Amino acid sequence: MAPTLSTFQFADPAEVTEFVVNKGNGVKGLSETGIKALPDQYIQPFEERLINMFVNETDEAIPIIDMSNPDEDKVAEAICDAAERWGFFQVINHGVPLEVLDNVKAATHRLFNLPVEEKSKFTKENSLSRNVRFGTSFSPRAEKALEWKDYLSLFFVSEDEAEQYWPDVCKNEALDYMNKSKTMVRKLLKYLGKNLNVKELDETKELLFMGSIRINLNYYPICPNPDLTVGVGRHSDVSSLTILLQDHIGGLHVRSLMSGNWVHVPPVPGSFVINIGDAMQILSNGRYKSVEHRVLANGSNNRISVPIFVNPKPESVIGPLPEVVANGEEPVYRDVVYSDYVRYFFKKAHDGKKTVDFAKI
Ligand SMILES: COc1cc(/C=C/C(=O)SCCNC(=O)CCNC(=O)[C@H](O)C(C)(C)COP(=O)(O)OP(=O)(O)OC[C@H]2O[C@@H](n3cnc4c(N)ncnc43)[C@H](O)[C@@H]2OP(=O)(O)O)ccc1O
Ligand SMILES: O=C(O)CCC(=O)C(=O)O
Ligand SMILES: [Fe+2]
Repeated sequence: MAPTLSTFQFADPAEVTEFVVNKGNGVKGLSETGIKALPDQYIQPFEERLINMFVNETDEAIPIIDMSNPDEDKVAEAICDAAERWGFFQVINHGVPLEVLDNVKAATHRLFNLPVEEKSKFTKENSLSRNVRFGTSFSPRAEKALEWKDYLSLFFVSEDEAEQYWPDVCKNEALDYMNKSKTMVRKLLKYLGKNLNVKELDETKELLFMGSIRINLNYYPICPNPDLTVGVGRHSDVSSLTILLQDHIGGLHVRSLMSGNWVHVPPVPGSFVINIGDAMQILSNGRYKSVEHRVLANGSNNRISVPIFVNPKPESVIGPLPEVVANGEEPVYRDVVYSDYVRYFFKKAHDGKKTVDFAKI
């Protein structure tokens, strides 16, 4: 019989891990037992708790860029400037229908509200496709302290594969969201490329910047002691670009390159948060910055987010673009096979910007 909310007890930490990680209940399942105190394995070291870091609420804010501005050069300039100075920005009037965003958010709630028997069909052990994975935290086997987040990760191979293997409750909405965002993504890449002397986003360049796409559906349930843990620890993404849809709750913080302060990314209805990933930092020889970010745990609200990771193809070799180093600029990064880079990222716990050292000369 399923445990009731008020009577559920865990005798020791190993039982929590069994329940959350191995049985596929996730932290959502744990939160819904009515647990009153954070289990030990979620307690982050003091220095990783955001509450102890200086968070600047007023002086600094990531740029909000209106993509409907008829002066395209102004939009391109604002985007490239934000990519160099912040590595993060928000876009409004981006052309992706708001209905598509609402639909994928609703689908995310539907997915996480499924009973555990349904969700656990998609854990690494059970999933019928290696491109569909339901999980919790980031890399539970590698982490000393776990993160308060569950996710479904969908790596796009083809419409047919998605039709066959992605969960029914969210596949159409996730595919629609991915497909309808592509025009905006191409526009962003065109602007960012032009500023690096890439004349046009031809087929070869398009494959290099956006040869593969992964969508994650993230769920951050209410946490009993949010000050002691994190939703997601400090990391940079390994993508070329990440397009993030967040709900109205908030909690994402970005490390300012200028001050080192943690700056909140306030939810703006209908917007996307865009960030530069490590692949773009490497391709641009460090001109565009992939920036550390993290997510707070929340004591009173559940939160969702839906990032689209736009990446090179796994087999692509990435290094500073010829167009960037043509003027004699010294390459800061070596050529690496992208899947080697991503495997290195997934093998360890989140640790700020350390992944990029893998490609440093
Ligand atoms: C989850 O919380 C996250 C996620 C992120 C993600 C940020 C990004 O930027 S994701 C974009 C990454 N780019 C790509 O996925 C495109 C390129 N993909 C590849 O090259 C391959 O798919 C691969 C990722 C290298 C996997 O290759 P494969 O040979 O199939 O290897 P596996 O055996 O499946 O996995 C190896 C190892 O990686 C871990 N892992 C794989 N997929 C995921 C996933 N979707 N989520 C989490 N971890 C994954 C896993 O540890 C595997 O080891 P096992 O021990 O489980 O076997 C940012 C922040 C977050 O909090
Ligand atoms: O949920 C968020 O706001 C950010 C999540 C994130 O950084 C990621 O999935 O890489
Ligand atoms: Fe991220």
